[in-house]
Amino acid sequence: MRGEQVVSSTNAAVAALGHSVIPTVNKLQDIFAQVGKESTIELPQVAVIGSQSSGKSSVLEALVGRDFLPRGNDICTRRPLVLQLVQTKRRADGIEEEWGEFLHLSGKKFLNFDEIRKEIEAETKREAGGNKGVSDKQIRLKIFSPNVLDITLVDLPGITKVPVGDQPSDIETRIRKMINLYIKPPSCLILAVTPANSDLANSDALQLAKTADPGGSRTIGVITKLDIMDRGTDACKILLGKDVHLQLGYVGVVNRSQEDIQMNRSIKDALIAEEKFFHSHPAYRDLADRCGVPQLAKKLNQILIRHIKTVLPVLKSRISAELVSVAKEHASYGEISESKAGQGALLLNILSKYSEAFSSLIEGKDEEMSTSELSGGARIHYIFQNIFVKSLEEVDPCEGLTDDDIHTAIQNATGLKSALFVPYVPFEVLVRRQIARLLDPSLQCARFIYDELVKMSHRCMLNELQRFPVLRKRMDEVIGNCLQESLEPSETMIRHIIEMEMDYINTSHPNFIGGSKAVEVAQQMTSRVAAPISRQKDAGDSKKSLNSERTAKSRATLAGPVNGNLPEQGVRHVTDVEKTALSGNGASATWIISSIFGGSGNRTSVRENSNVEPVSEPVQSMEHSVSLIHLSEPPSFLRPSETNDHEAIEIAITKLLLRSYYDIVRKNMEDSVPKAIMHFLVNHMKRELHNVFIKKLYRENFFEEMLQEPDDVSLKRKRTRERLRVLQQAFRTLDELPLEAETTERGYSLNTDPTGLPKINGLPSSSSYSSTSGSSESYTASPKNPKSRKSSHSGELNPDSSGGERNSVLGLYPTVDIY
Ligand SMILES: Nc1nc2c(ncn2[C@@H]2O[C@H](COP(=O)(O)OP(=O)(O)OP(=O)(O)O)[C@@H](O)[C@H]2O)c(=O)[nH]1
Repeated sequence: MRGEQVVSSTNAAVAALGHSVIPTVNKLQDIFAQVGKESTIELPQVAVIGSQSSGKSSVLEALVGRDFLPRGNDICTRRPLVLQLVQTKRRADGIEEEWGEFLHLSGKKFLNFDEIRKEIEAETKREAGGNKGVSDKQIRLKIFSPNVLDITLVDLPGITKVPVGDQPSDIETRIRKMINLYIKPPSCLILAVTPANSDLANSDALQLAKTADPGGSRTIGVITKLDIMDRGTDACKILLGKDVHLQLGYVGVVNRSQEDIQMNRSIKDALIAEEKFFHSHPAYRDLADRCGVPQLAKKLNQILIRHIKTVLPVLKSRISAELVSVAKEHASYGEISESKAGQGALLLNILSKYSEAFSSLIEGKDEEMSTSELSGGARIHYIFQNIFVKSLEEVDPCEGLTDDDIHTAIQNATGLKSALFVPYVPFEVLVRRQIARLLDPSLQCARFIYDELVKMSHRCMLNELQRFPVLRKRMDEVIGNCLQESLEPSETMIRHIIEMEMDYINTSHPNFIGGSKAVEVAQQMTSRVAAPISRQKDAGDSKKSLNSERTAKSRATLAGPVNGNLPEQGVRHVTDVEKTALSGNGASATWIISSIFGGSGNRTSVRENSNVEPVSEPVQSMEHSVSLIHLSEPPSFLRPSETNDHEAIEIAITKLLLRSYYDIVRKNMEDSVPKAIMHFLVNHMKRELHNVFIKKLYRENFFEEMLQEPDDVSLKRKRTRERLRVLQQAFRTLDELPLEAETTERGYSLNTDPTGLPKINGLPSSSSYSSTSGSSESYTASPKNPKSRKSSHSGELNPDSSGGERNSVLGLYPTVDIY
């Protein structure tokens, strides 16, 4: 294997296509391999075109540096040969194994390159026959070597004009079509081969290339057979582009002649001979940068470098995006500590962060606040205002109480006596009963908030705590208990509030309608019922009462928000007159209710107020109603007899009082229940959660148990950490690559090719016979890799030194692994 199969000559090595690019591509391939298998740098395909026997296969072989293609005057390329070079990893033992594999003989390794040539010949015959026939069916050959680029080269049949052997009459058209198919894609680099001993103006290769690449941005002119030109002629004009201009210029080469092949001259020797030829030829001495296979390789390498440079930004942004997401994922797994102190700090940190996050969620400072739905504190507010308060507003205070029920209650409270005044007792009993109804929704409200807090506690640090299931469970238990313990006092408080309301019916409340006002309104109501009868009699009075009602109404609208009466829509089943009454000035009415209920404080005796008009009428009515009672056989189930006018007023008054007082209590509840819940439950949790956590969970002997991670989390952390490292490394490497490429260009831009192409340093063979461009200055080492200067020189000076082969080509990249 070693020796024969390893390219050991400097010239052969430096001439090989892509050698200067290999280190860069190697780095990139390493990055790809680590970052993701799906990524790869696709290098452009190189196709060799030209007329028959122009020297295409010879050029290709010289570029690859291996002797494996059928060549000769009688042997021609009759099927497209797609040659895929595949870079293999260098073996640890230093042996460089190279082999070929055909697609049509998959799995068979050809270690001997003579065998490869024979198989190409045999396979050509199998498909295209033995008599000059041409086929467009590809032969696909892969060459595996650690010294090659992953690049595809295509050797195409030469253009012939006159059909011979089994060739069809339209052979020229067919071959042209076939060639065009390969060179048409813009990613294909064209090596247009023309022998120096033919007329360039009639070059088939240049003609075809011009059609496929009119701009000439991917065509390199290759002039072969400079050694067999007519004596006294040279190709200087061609090489300088004076005959036919080509943007990328021309390179003149001297391949092995038929005689050389017959004498088994190796590529290595051929390259030495070529070098000698150009060195000794007076016409070509000054054109060293356009003479020789190494120069051709250099031009190609330069194009490949440019290609890679265009790929780099995309690659970089892809890696940087991945870097961000992997870093985020890695952070989500957090760190873990082995020491007690470290574990304690971590636990403390988690507990503090959790408590903060919980508070933030309630206060609406959550960073990951949703924009699609209400969350956290906003939900609590919604429950208070849109569910609790709204439900209370919709409750009818007299719901479930018919006029008959009230009438019965009044009669029951009057007992043996006939009612002289509107009794206080039924009002109190009824109002208490209605206040008691507020307990359930208030407790339910507290439950809702409790449920919300439970939900919030589950949402907090969901991702961060995923890796500590034991801790999560223990925290949930602690929060659950803490919430339960906070719910109890808030429920107790709500019960107390209701009990307080029920225990003392404050008829002196400034917002309470009061008895006299209630009587007045009740009278208005009854007079309205009687109005149709008296309308004709007293049109003026009715007009007056209407006016006063209107005035009262307008007063209600204004007074509403000031004295805190019910909003219009909140009160159901309330008549206009009742509304007028409810909006009336409670203070002015208080003395009347006091007189009726015989209350304390600013209450005055009935007698004292007996001359007050509004009271006298109901009293007269009551007296009148007493005279209507007459005894009869009592049935077993007694309901009061039909209500008379006086009783109707009593019922109306009771209802008015009920509504008025109930509204006061409702307002109190709407205000104090949320306050109780906030104080005893929500804010208590906010204040105490951290302390409770510390008390219950921060115990040294629990650290290990609570910070236990599931196996997959530690595995994932390990994997993401490794991936993060690789990506960071890849990013750094990529960051350095453009600089290296720039250095490359800067290096050769000092020494610009007359064709306009910058000259690439590091291909030393030309320097050995050039006086203008081959100075040692051109071996500019990358400033980042000062060692490479040495290695590039050593590569040149010690061609056979081990490891020098990769370095010697460009001299810009160190061969040692960057990682
Ligand atoms: N003296 C000399 N002979 C050359 C040179 N290049 C090629 N030849 C010879 O020319 C003949 C044809 O070379 P090939 O490389 O087979 O040419 P080709 O273009 O691949 O031929 P087809 O595939 O048949 O089109 C061979 O005998 C080579 O030895 C050269 O630069 N100098």
